[in-house]
Amino acid sequence: MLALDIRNLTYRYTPKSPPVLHQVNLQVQQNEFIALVGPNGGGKSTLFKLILGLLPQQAGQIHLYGQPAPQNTQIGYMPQSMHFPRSLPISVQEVVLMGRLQALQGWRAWCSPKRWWRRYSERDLMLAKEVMQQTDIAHLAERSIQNLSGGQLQRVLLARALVTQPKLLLLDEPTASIDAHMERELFDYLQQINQEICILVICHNVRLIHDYATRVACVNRTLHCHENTQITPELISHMYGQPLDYLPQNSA
Ligand SMILES: Nc1ncnc2c1ncn2[C@@H]1O[C@H](COP(=O)(O)OP(=O)(O)OP(=O)(O)O)[C@@H](O)[C@H]1O
Repeated sequence: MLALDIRNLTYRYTPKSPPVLHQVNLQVQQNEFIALVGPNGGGKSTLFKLILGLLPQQAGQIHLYGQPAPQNTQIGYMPQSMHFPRSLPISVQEVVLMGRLQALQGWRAWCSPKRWWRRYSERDLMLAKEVMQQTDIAHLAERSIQNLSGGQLQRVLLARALVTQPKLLLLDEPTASIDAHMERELFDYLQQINQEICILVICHNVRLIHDYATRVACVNRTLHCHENTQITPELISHMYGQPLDYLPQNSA
């Protein structure tokens, strides 16, 4: 069974505006590690929001593990950290536990702040502890998220996505505010969990994509998928409309 099956997906934000996504098709197997690339405004985040059920589907279909999205809650989502309201006076553990709400109620429910406050079960607490250990933030559990570095916050958001026990993990520019060494560490970890979790990651770092992704989906209103070996500087330049200066040495 496909992890993700998108057929003829078209989306426009207003009835009279041109489609942001047009006739998008994507079939993803469970063991894949797919990088989404494309220019700003190409529609990558919109595609994630449609998969998560945060935007209503207008035309086309999205199936997750054979079920129409968004009924399936087995998706972990790591948003861009700059969009996370880090001024909230809450601890790392509380942020990670929020992922349990998503696991139980879906992402739409999670987005309603009044749902954030509930009693967590023993199992919720145990799962949060486990993922905080795996992502190396257990020592930060009681710390306020207001006092974290960019890299620490990234790991908290990753832990929050993983505590849902996802079969599919969506990451929106997870390397945006971390250094090159931490980027590699994060992608090594993603590669490790990819044995059990299907991964879709929005990323502009061509070297990382080259080294870790199994396929590359170029999103610019339409979507074209390429095997990793087909990615060349010319293709990337064509997609972005300009050359990128961090191409892998051996992709020329
Ligand atoms: N809520 C919204 N209302 C109207 N238009 C929107 C909305 N959100 C996004 N758009 C528009 O939809 C298009 C696609 O945006 P989207 O954020 O999906 O692109 P992206 O590929 O993720 O871009 P980036 O790389 O800059 O994050 C853009 O033209 C954007 O201005």
